[in-house]
Amino acid sequence: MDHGSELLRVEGLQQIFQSGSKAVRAVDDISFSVFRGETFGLVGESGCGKSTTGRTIIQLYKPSNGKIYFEGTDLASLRGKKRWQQFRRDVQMIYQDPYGSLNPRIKIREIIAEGIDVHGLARNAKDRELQVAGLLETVGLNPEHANRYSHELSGGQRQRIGIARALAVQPKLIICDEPISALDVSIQAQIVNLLKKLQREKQLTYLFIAHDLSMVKYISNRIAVMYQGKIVELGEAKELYRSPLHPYTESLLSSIPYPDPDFEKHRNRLLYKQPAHTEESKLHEVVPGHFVFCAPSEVPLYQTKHELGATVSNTASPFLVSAAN
Ligand SMILES: Nc1ncnc2c1ncn2[C@@H]1O[C@H](COP(=O)(O)OP(=O)(O)OP(=O)(O)O)[C@@H](O)[C@H]1O
Repeated sequence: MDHGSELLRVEGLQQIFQSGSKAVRAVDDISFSVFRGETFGLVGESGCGKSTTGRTIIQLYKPSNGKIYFEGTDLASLRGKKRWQQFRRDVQMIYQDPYGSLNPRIKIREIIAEGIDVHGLARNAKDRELQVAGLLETVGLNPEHANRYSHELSGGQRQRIGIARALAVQPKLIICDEPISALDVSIQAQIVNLLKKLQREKQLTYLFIAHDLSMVKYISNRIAVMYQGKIVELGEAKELYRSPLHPYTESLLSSIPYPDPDFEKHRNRLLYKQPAHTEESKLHEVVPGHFVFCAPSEVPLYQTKHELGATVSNTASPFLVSAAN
């Protein structure tokens, strides 16, 4: 893919939470860029630090270490109410839980118009109403939904409201934090298709956070795989799926159900156990644009690829420790 210019850059980001006497390294020195017009997928299993990364980018948390650049500006150096307000407009978030993220006490109209009001984007009440109606249509609902409450809508419709609310302020970047995980599979595809359509029409950029690799593959141009707070592999989506270089990526791919019962019955699941990385472990560019987290001496091992579903004894990778059906 021919990427646009860099919109977001995350550099050496670290987020450490204090949990009692223990320090939890939720995000542990990660770096990546998101380019205009692309969908950058951030995937990994629960607890790997994906949501914390998204929340730190929108500044819900102050980073423990590292830098976040938006349109080339280091957010730590962003000064003035106006510039912060612009940042809060430019970067929007769509949440995982369409049930919990919409205020049940106010009508959909007010939920969608919140950002329009905060940022003074409507000339008058009529213009505000027209904008709300237009946004509802954009996300596949009708203007009549403005008079309803969120509990009167289905999960998919609620997620559409979440998308309309984000679109209302014409953002440059939307952080989609597991936007489909709480939905039925058939609805998931509809929401992903809607996001893709909106991206084409409005030149949107997405940071798409998910644990469901099959949908991430479908929507993302590039993907970073997170494991225990670190990015262990980063590359073009197609390449990463065709030939994953990091064993953790392979184990994630092996857990995607394949729509063939016979294949499923005989396939092996790969489980990943983290090796003891040395101090020098870091992202290495193994092929152009494709990075893998490992110590320098381990790099050649990753170049031994094997077919998905192969038994462990067939693999040369030392980190695929067991197989289970
Ligand atoms: N505010 C917090 N205080 C303490 N620990 C936290 C906090 N937020 C997250 N964590 C911990 O940080 C780690 C990463 O959490 P995070 O929610 O970012 O993971 P995730 O990959 O998004 O998982 P999930 O999909 O389940 O939300 C977890 O161990 C979590 O318990």
